[in-house]
Amino acid sequence: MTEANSSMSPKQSGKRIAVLGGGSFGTAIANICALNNNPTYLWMRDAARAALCQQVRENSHYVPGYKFAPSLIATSDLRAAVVDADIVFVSVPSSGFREVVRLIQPLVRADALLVSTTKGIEGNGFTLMSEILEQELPQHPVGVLSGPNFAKEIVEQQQTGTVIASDDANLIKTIQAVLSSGNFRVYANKDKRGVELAGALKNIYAIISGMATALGAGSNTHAMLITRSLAEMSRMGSKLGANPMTFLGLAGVGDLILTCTSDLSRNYRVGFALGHGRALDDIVTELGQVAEGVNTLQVVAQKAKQMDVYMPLVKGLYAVIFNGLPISEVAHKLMVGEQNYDVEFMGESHD
Ligand SMILES: NC(=O)C1=CN([C@@H]2O[C@H](COP(=O)(O)OP(=O)(O)OC[C@H]3O[C@@H](n4cnc5c(N)ncnc54)[C@H](OP(=O)(O)O)[C@@H]3O)[C@@H](O)[C@H]2O)C=CC1
Ligand SMILES: O=C(CO)COP(=O)(O)O
Repeated sequence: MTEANSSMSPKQSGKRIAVLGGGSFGTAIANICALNNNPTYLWMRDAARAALCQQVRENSHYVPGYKFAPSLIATSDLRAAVVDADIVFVSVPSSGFREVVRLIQPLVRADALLVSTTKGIEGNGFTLMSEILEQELPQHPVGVLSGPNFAKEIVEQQQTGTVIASDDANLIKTIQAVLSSGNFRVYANKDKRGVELAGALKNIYAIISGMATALGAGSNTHAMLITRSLAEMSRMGSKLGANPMTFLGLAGVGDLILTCTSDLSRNYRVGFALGHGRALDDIVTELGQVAEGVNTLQVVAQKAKQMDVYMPLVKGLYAVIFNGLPISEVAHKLMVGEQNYDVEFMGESHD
């Protein structure tokens, strides 16, 4: 008997789901689908870990203590996970996203819906995860899921909401049906680009916020930082073709507030440790989980320079992390820098 069809078989109701990536978030999303009685495979690359998860009915490495719903099967057999899936969620970090998507090219059903839950950007060409899906698996409907969604709180079944963004109305409806519950609300947005950029960009500002906390910043400072972060990310988003209003939703301001104010955020924790003078490599190794903001910072700093977009917070953080500038010097420069409009995108009302 293979690992995929042993011990527990999914209930024959709902949509057939594959979630690719057996880390914190993949596990959380897979468990939501399974709790809603959708037969769900959680694929992870490590065969021994998949077998263990399947046996003990939890992902003890990434989210210890939370039991899998009966309809969830952990497997390292990619074919078994994907071949009959109506919906494939891709939940691996951006660094491995394209590689995994290429692996499913020959396996995935022609009509399968594809959804990225990854909050990062591929450096080579500034490619968003939805664009990777569209490049590698053209013809499939593609969506992006993003919002204030700590995996740890989702598996604890604490209430929250998220956003599903797509051009495809059927995909939006289907994902809302598969994921919605008394604990999880799923809002719709047609602005895929905006939702995806919001999820990726906020990680940079979570690092800055963690750093500010480490340096003893007060509540006024935090409030200003978060608000100016929102201004900066929506400025960049609109230059890249997103609707700036999207940044006012759950995927924007919702996730920004979450990760800039909680040490459950790995990016915030990276910033906090940097603020205490720790070396980036040591922090990342110790974390043992992905903090996308470090890579996103490099990719976005380069793009902002190329496109001449004013992003003083990104520029400042880059100078601290990659050019070794003292944080105090950068913070001073930020305070005496250009003072422009409070709220952008108000058109002529400013003049
Ligand atoms: N955790 C959270 O609260 C949230 C995370 N996200 C986003 O989800 C994405 C994934 O994050 P998260 O689950 O937290 O990350 P984790 O660090 O918890 O887990 C990453 C998972 O991806 C797997 N993986 C990494 N590279 C590859 C690859 N090349 N091929 C196959 N599998 C791979 C890892 O496998 P292995 O264990 O074998 O290394 C591991 O199972 C990120 O973009 C993150 O921003 C979004 C919302 C919330
Ligand atoms: O995006 C997240 C919650 O919405 C998780 O943030 P971190 O990756 O910083 O932990």
